[in-house]
Amino acid sequence: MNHFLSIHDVADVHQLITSGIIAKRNPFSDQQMGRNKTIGLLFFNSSLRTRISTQKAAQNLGLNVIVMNVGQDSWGLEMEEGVVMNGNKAEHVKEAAAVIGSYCDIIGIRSFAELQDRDKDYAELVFQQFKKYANVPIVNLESATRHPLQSLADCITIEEFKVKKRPKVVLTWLPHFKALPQAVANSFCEWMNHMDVELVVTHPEGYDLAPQFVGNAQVVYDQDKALEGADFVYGKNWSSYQEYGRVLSQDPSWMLTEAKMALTDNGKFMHCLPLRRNMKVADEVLDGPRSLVIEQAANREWAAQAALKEVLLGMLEE
Ligand SMILES: NCCC[C@H](NC(=O)CCC(=O)O)C(=O)O
Ligand SMILES: NC(=O)OP(=O)(O)O
Repeated sequence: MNHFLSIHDVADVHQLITSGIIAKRNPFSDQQMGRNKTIGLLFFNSSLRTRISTQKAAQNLGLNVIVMNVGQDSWGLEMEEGVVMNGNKAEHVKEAAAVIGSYCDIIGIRSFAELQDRDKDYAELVFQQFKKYANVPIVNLESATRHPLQSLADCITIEEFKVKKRPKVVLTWLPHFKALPQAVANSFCEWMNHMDVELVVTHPEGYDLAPQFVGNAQVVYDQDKALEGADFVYGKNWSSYQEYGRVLSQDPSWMLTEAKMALTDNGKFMHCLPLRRNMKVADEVLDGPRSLVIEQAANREWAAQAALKEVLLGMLEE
């Protein structure tokens, strides 16, 4: 694997999931692999899990790690080509990416959707520019449209906790007052489409995700109906894709409660975190035995380790 920007960079998804499960059992067996190599983790947005789990995974592989909050610790970066830089961005990505690429063997980047201009967000300019100018492998730590390290951790978690050969997995929209990106939901669908699961996506009308991510999933606008018989309930809020970036509903009846979870087949609850309690999900679900959110977050380390190992192996082949 050269870059890790999406599932399309992965040669064998099942092998990658297995690699994560093996790393969890024996975290330090590949400590020599990253020796004398450096990974830079660049954050344009906040993070708790991705920042710490990726750093830890890199260290398990023997990599040196540098973490930077772009724009706070560094200069603001201009991404557009050919513009007069008379605004608040002091440095162009052409120089910045090339310079960071000269210090680092791998660069991880987090850059969320701005939710103003759909075409711009879905073109993933920040990633395209770093890919073009850094000259080293780029790892997606959540982009405008995808969060593959999260989705890989989700796959590992479902593999660990499934009790049926082909579980029913329901991705449900949850209410939130803020406009959030579609990245986690998009990516989850994309990866679940590669798994042996029955995938159902449920949300109010107007919240349909881009068709290229929904793939073969069944879309149901009635949440109660969708939850019937579910083995895993994956919650997430996202803003509208059609009316791009808009909050069309905050309907509290979409919040997950124990009464909702009772419709499932003893279903487990998953969420990428962070999440706002009693807005999206009731305390009773999060504090009860159904919740897998902590196990799921812990698996972020093994997902990152599996992905970084593939990137390092790809570098050896060159
Ligand atoms: N990396 C996990 C999710 C990050 C982001 N959530 C957020 O921004 C939540 C913010 C809040 O609830 O105020 C998202 O939805 O893509
Ligand atoms: N799930 C996730 O990516 O968490 P952070 O935003 O805290 O990294």
